[in-house]
Amino acid sequence: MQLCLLVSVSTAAAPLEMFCRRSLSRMWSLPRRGVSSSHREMSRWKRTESVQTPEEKPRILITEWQMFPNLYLLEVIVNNGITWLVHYSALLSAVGEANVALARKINITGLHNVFDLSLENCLRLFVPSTIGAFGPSSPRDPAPDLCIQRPRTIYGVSKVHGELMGEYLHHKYGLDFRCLRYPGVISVNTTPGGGTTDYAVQIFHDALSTGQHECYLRPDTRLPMMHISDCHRATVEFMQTSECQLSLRTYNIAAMSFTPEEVAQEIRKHLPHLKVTYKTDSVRQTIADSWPVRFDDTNARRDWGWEPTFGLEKLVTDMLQSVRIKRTNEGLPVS
Ligand SMILES: NC(=O)c1ccc[n+]([C@@H]2O[C@H](COP(=O)([O-])OP(=O)(O)OC[C@H]3O[C@@H](n4cnc5c(N)ncnc54)[C@H](O)[C@@H]3O)[C@@H](O)[C@H]2O)c1
Ligand SMILES: C[C@@H](O)[C@H](N)C(=O)O
Repeated sequence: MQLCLLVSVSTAAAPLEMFCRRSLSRMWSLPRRGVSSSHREMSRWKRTESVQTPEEKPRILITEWQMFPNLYLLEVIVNNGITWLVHYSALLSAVGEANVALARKINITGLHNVFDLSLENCLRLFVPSTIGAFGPSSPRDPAPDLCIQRPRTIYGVSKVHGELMGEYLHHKYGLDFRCLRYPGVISVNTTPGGGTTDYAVQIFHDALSTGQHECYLRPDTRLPMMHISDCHRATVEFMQTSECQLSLRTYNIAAMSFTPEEVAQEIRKHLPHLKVTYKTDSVRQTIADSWPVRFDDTNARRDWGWEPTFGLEKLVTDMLQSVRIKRTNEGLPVS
């Protein structure tokens, strides 16, 4: 097991900060927002175990790897007074289809380890879900929080399983389980990890290096997307929300939806030479065609004030600037 990180997180007047080396959680530098003591008071989960004062700091463990040897993790949790687990480990949609057995192990067995740890140690638990938790029989435009979910990937099946198990454990044992369904997340720091939305990251790197991008999806494939900083902020704000405000345990969050052609057009406003060709990959196209084209995040907006700050125009400007800086710092050519 590799432990991605241990973070001490402050409460009340201080910022909630998490740092991690890789993945979605790689760089968390989070907005300041006080954590009220009320969520602690409202939590059946913690209230039964111990009374925590507002001065005490939530301490967050972010997992990137699992198959935890139980003793060692337990040690980490106890010795560091961990109060929250944020569980990010997963094989994404396309790579999961290429290795179903491994995806099952990581995404389902690994998650069960995390549920057990959370229950045994009275930890609060955040697990991300995804647009991939929906399937061809779900309403696609927009997909609401509660509807038919019959995904056709092992990734989607494992995520629905996680949503349902978490909610079950919440209702049965009071586990403070929280889950956000992320759109495709776009970040300069994350190397595409085998997802169906990877093109939306790769296109920026290609635009600034060769000026050419070969897209594996059709030009008109519309999917929900989100800038990494909105994703991080949503996660933190959701974790900080008082339990009494939550009418659900699993929420959609949305920011924008675009097609490959639309993002390419927006990039061309900065880099007119960008050339995009299309060579459809049938596995990823089939997956994309089964996912929502838009997310309905009305409940997140109403219950805990979710609001994105990045639309397509701002996302493209930010990504081009960030990729340019990253390539320059790495000594790579920038066109
Ligand atoms: N990136 C997105 O667009 C997106 C969208 C929706 C939800 N999510 C969710 O966010 C989480 C992180 O996604 P990401 O984009 O950072 O993915 P990623 O592929 O970059 O990282 C996934 C994590 O899983 C771990 N992992 C990979 N292979 C493993 C293995 N063999 N054994 C154990 N652990 C392994 C990795 O260490 C990594 O930390 C996942 O749960 C994913 O479902 C991501
Ligand atoms: C959408 C998300 O879950 C991931 N980026 C994937 O494409 O698999």
